[in-house]
Amino acid sequence: METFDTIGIIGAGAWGSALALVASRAGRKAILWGRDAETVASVNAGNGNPRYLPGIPFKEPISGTIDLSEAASADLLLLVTPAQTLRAVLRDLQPLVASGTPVVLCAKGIERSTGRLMSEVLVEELPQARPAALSGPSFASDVARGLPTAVTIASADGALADAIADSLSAPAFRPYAATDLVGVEIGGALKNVLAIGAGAVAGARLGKSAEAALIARGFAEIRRFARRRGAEAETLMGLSGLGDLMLTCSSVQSRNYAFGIGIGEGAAVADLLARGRPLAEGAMTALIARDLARREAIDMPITEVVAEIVEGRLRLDAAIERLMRRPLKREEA
Ligand SMILES: NC(=O)c1ccc[n+]([C@@H]2O[C@H](COP(=O)([O-])OP(=O)(O)OC[C@H]3O[C@@H](n4cnc5c(N)ncnc54)[C@H](O)[C@@H]3O)[C@@H](O)[C@H]2O)c1
Ligand SMILES: O=P(O)(O)OC[C@H](O)CO
Repeated sequence: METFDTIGIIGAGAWGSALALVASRAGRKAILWGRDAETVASVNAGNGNPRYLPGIPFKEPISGTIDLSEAASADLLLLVTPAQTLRAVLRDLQPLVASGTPVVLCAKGIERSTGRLMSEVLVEELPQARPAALSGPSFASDVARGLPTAVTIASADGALADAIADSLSAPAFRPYAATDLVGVEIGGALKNVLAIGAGAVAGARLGKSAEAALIARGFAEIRRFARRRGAEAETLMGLSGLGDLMLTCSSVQSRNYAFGIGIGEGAAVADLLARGRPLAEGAMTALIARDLARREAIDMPITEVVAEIVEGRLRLDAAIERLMRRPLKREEA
C-alpha cells in the first residue's frame, strides 16, 4: 500500500487545524498552511489556534507555514478552506503541486458560480492531482480534543482511498474508505441545508416531531439529488449522509444549525450572515442546490424554502404552511 509521510494541510481554520492534529497523531509530518501569519506563529509557538479553536491545546507537533510551496510539496494534500474559495486556492497551488499528488477535498459545499462539486473544480484547476474527499460527522473541536470520530474518505481509486485512510488513521480517528466520491461529496454539502432548516424549526419551537419530519423528508431530497448525479443510494446511508445529518441537525455546535436557530428566533438573515460570523456554508449551498434542482427538475421543496428564507423572501411560518399544504403523495416518491 502507498504511504504518505508528509501531509500538507491547506487552510488553518478550525477544520484544517483539527486535521493537522490528526495527521500528527497518525505519525505523519503535518505541515499546516495558513494565510494569517499570527495564527501560523501561534501554532509554531505551541500555542494552538486561539482564533478558530480557542482553549484547545495542541499537544502534537505541527509545522505551520505561510509559504504555500512548503505545504504543497507534501506527499498528500488536504484542502480545507471554505468551498467558495477552493478555485482560487487551487489556482495558487497549480504551479506548486507535483503530478500524481493525492488531493483530499475537505470543504462541504458546491461552487456558487458554476454549480460544480468540489471534485469537479479540482479536475478543472489541478488536473495533475488524484482526487479524493473526506467527509462525515466530525466537529473540529471534538476532533482536536481527541474525541472518537469516524469519517469517510472517498476516491474513485479504491486503493488510493485505502491508502489515505491508512495514513490518517489515529487512535481516536477512524476513517472508512469508499469509492463513491460524488455521493460522499453530496452528502456532506447538502446536509448543511437541512441543518439550517432543522435549526429554524427548533428556534421557532415548532417541536421535535416537526424537526424529525423535516430531516427525514429533506434526506429524501438529498437522495433524489444524489441519484440524479449517479451516486449510490447506500453511500447516503453512511457517515457522509445520514451520519452527518444526525450530528449537524441536532447540535448547537453546528454553525449551520445555530444559524437556523437564529432564523427561527426571528433574527434578520442579513445580520446572521454579516462578516465575522461563523461560517454557515449551507446558506450558500441552499441557493445553489435550489437552482440546480430547478434546472434538472428534481423535486426539492424543503431545499427550495430554505433558499427563499436565506434570501429573505419567505418567512418561516409561510414556509411551513407551504410545505404542509403540498398535495399528498406516496412516501417513497
Ligand atoms: N469546522 C468543522 O467542524 C468542520 C468539519 C468538517 C468539515 N468542515 C468544512 O471545512 C471547511 C473549512 O471549514 P472551517 O471550519 O475550517 O472554517 P473556518 O472558518 O474555521 O476557517 C476557514 C479557514 O480558511 C481560510 N480562508 C478563507 N478564505 C480563504 C482564501 N480565499 N484563501 C485561503 N484561505 C482562506 C481562513 O483564513 C481560515 O483559516 C468548510 O467547507 C467546512 O464545511 C468543517
Ligand atoms: O459547523 P458546521 O455546521 O459547518 O458542521 C461541521 C461539520 O460539517 C459537521 O460534520
